[in-house]
Amino acid sequence: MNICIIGTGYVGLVSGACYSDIGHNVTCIDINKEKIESLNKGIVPIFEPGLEELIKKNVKADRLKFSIEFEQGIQGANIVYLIVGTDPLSNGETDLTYLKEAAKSVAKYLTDYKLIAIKSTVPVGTCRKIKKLITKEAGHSNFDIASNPEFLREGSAISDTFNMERAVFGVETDRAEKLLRKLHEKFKTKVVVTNLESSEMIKYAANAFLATKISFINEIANVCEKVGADVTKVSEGIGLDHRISPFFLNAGIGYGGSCFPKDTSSLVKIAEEVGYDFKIVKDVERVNYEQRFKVIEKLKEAIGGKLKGKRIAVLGLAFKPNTDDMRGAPSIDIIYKLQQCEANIIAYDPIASENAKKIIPNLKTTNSILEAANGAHALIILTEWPEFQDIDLEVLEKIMDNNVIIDGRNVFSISMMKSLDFYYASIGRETIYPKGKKSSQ
Ligand SMILES: NC(=O)C1=CN([C@@H]2O[C@H](COP(=O)(O)OP(=O)(O)OC[C@H]3O[C@@H](n4cnc5c(N)ncnc54)[C@H](O)[C@@H]3O)[C@@H](O)[C@H]2O)C=CC1
Ligand SMILES: O=C(O)[C@H]1O[C@H](OP(=O)(O)OP(=O)(O)OC[C@H]2O[C@@H](n3ccc(=O)[nH]c3=O)[C@H](O)[C@@H]2O)[C@H](O)[C@@H](O)[C@@H]1O
Repeated sequence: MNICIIGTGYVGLVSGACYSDIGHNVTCIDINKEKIESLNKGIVPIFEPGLEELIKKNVKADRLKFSIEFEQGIQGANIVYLIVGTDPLSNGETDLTYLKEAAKSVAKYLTDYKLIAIKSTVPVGTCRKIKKLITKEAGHSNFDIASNPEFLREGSAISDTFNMERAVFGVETDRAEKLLRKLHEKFKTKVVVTNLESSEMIKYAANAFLATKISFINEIANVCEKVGADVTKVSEGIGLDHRISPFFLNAGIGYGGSCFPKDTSSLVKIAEEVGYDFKIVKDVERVNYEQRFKVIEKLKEAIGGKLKGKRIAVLGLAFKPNTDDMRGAPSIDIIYKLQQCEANIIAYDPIASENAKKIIPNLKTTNSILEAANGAHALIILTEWPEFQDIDLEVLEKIMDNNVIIDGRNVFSISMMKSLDFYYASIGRETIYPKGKKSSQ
C-alpha cells in the first residue's frame, strides 16, 4: 500500500520506518525543513534503539522517503496519517493547531478517495471535528476518517510496533476498516474495531490507567517506608496476580515524558467539559508531582539539611532509559529545586545531556559517572539507565567526598548495599546507614 505520514516526529518516524519495513511504500512529510534535510542525508534526529538502521535499510530499498512536499506524499497514497504534536495549552486543554494545519494541507490535495487516519493522541470528538474541517476545505467528502491511536513507548518503540499487542481502529465505514486491516496484516495483532469516540477514549484510558498504577505503587512505597515494608517485594507479591500484572509497578520518582503528564491532564479536561470531575486522575497527577521531590527530602536528611555549596552528582536526566527525550522529565523540577538550594550540581546522562542543557539553564554535565561522582557529597539517581547497575560502588566509595546515594529508581538491591559502606536511601525501602552509624543518625 502507499502510505503518507504527515508529521515526522517520534511516532511518525517510527511508524513510517516500520510500515515500510513490512513492505508498504511510505512518504514521511514534515514542515520542519531541517529535519527532512537531515533525514535525507541519513541523519536521524532522535535517539531510538534500532531506528537508524531500519530507516537506512528501507530508504535503500526505496520504500521510505522524506519530503516537505505535501502534494508528493498525498497524491497516490491509500492512507494519509496525521501524526503531529498535540501538546497541552496552559489551561490543560489540547492544542489542536498543528493537527488543524496538517488537516488543511491534506484537504488541499484531496483529489480522489483516501482514508485519513489520526494517530496523534486527541481529545474525544476531535476526529469528527477534523472530518468537518477537511470536508469544508476540500469542498467534498470523498474520504473516510479514522482514529488509530498509538501505544508505542519511547526507548522500545520499534519492537513495540512490530509486536503490538493490539491495534485500535475507530472507523465509520467498512472501507476504512478494510484499509487499516490490510495495512496492519503483517503485524498479526489483535484488532479492536469501534467508533471514533471509543477509539479516542481508549488511548486516554490506557495512559491514565498506567499512570494510575505508577502513582498507586508510589503511594504504597511511601507507606512501606514508614511501616518497615519493602515496595519491591510488595510489587513482586501483587504483580504475580495476573489481574494486577507485574508491569508499571516500579516505585520511584514518578512518571514523566511527553505523554502521561499531558494525557492525564487532557482527560481531566475532557471530563470537565462534560461536567464530570475525574477525581482519581487528578489525584494521580498530584501524587506524581509530589513524588519527584522525595529525593530532595531524602538528600537533605542524609546530609544534614543544607545543600548550599554541596557538590551533588546527578545520574540520569532523561525521563526514562534508552531515550534522549527530556520532555516532562522529573529531573527538570528536581534540578531546579537543587539549584534554588544553591547546590553545586554535576550531572551525567549517557545521551540526554545536550537536550537537558537546552531546558535547564546553567546545568553542568560530564561525560562519565566517575567524573560526576568525584568529590561529590552525594549522588542521586533519577533514571535507571542499565549502565548505572554496573557502577563499581567500591570505586565510588573511594572517590566521593561523602558516601551518600539517594536512589530515585531503586537501581541497587538492598542486600548489596548492606555489604558496602554507604548511606543509601531509595524509594519505599529501608534506609541503609554507613557502618558504625545507627539509624536515624
Ligand atoms: N512520543 C510518543 O512516545 C508517543 C506520542 N503519541 C502521540 O503522537 C503524536 C505525535 O507525537 P510525537 O511524535 O512525539 O511528536 P513530535 O513533536 O516528536 O513530532 C511531531 C512532528 O509533527 C511536525 N508537524 C507539526 N505540524 C505539522 C504540519 N502542519 N504538517 C506536517 N508536519 C507537522 C513537527 O514538525 C514534528 O516533527 C502526539 O499526539 C502524541 O501524543 C502517541 C504515542 C506515543
Ligand atoms: O502515549 C504515549 O506517548 C506513550 O506513553 C507511554 O510511553 P512512554 O511515555 O514512552 O514511556 P513509559 O515506559 O510508559 O514510561 C513513562 C514514565 O513512567 C515511568 N515509569 C514507568 C513504569 C513504572 O513502573 N514506573 C515508572 O515510574 C517512567 O520512568 C517514565 O518516566 C506509554 O507506556 C505508551 O503505551 C504510550 O504510547
